[in-house]
Amino acid sequence: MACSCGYDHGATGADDSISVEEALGMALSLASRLDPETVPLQEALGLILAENLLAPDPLPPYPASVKDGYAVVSADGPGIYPIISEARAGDDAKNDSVQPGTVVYITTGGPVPDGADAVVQVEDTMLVEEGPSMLKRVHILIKSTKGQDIRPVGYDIQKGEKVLEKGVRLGAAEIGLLATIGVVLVKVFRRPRVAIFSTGDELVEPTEGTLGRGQIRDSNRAMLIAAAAQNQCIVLDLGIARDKSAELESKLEKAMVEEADVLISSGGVSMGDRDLVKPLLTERGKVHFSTVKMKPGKPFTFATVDKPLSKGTNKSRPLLVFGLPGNPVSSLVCFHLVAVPTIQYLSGWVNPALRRIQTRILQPLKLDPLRPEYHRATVSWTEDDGTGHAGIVGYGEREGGVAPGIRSIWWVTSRNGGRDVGFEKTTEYRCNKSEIT
Ligand SMILES: Nc1nc2c(c(=O)[nH]1)N[C@H]1C(S)=C(S)[C@@H](COP(=O)(O)OP(=O)(O)OC[C@H]3O[C@@H](n4cnc5c(N)ncnc54)[C@H](O)[C@@H]3O)O[C@H]1N2
Ligand code: MOO
Repeated sequence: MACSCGYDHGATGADDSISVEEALGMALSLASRLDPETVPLQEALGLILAENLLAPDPLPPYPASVKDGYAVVSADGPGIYPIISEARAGDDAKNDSVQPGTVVYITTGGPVPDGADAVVQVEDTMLVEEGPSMLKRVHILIKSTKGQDIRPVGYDIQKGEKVLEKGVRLGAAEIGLLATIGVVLVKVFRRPRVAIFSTGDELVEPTEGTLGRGQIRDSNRAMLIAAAAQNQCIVLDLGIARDKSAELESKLEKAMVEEADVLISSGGVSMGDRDLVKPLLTERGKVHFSTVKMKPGKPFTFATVDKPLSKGTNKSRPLLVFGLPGNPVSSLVCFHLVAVPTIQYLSGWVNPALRRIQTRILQPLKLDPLRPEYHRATVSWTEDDGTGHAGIVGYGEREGGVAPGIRSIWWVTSRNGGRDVGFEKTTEYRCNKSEIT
């Protein structure tokens, strides 16, 4: 059954498909972490920290007031005291020390002056009216305790403390912490370079106003570019390849020249005589799997292709190639379930995995007895969905096509003929699994 391209498209009578877990394990085992690089703080969002970071100084660096009020000597107790100075946040110019029998006006975050050992909030005081020439005085109405409303030096962060650990994903809170400890250049694992192209004689650019007979607009490329960008990748858009070996080959070459870490194609992986992706990958590299037990996504293909050594290095990572099926839903499901965790691994994630949640569906689904199914779904939170306890409710949808507003993909497993089902859900970024036993 060899085709004119030399590849035997029809030879797979036996079921040599592997499970999604095996497919992911295989891809992860062939991926290796990318080298760290140093980037400005504001470019580090979403990336993985590649070093431990210690605090160079304590926070707060001085004893700081928690309240707007008066710095006092706690032993003085309630009474009327002269206000000898002010200690405002950012302005400690006077730095007067508080003697017993005196107080200093202080604002939130202001440095507590020497001699004071407590702060009494404004609400527990009353200003005493005086003539213009006299020092202002305040009536302290309560007895304070030592240390009251004072954050001592290092209360939040001790000097030398490990503030962030290698492997942490940098979100907004972590960026704030880095700024706090004065880190403006941060060592992170570099973003994967992901080259993406579509295959198919029927494809035209989305800009095409009028479609000819047999033509469709290339939606997969825009979708996969967006999905890769959501996963912090540097995306290289390689356009559309016609169903010709030479065109596919030139995309592969381009990915190499552009030093891509990952190459993603969609279409051309099934059994047709113009499905030329697998033959090319077989010729140029090693195909690790080409049939996965999943629905949709069966002809999902993964290969590695050796790259030439780049200048000055003696190690080379192979190009990881994901040949996604052309059906838009299949390509997105395969991308999420296997390519995303692999990209996460390259990017330094300690535990590359999609998050899992447990949910219930609103209606029964009849499931394929052999292949785990993946459905588009929306998920909503209901306080009481009629089952007697609060929970998340998913809604399974069945057919393909690019789902408008696709938010999630669910892995559906069945334990009793399709009536009770569990899900594995991928949001745009994550995957979630639960099983009902
Ligand atoms: N004899 C068999 N035929 C097929 C099998 C099989 O096992 N034996 N598997 C089917 C399954 S499952 C899938 S999925 C598809 C995947 O095939 P390909 O990866 O070769 O994809 P194409 O044939 O190129 O396209 C399939 C479908 O998707 C549309 N498409 C393709 N690319 C795009 C794009 N960039 N944007 C939008 N839509 C796209 C294409 O027009 C086709 O309609 O094979 C089955 N066949
Ligand atoms: O399994 Mo295909 O991937 O039917 O759509």
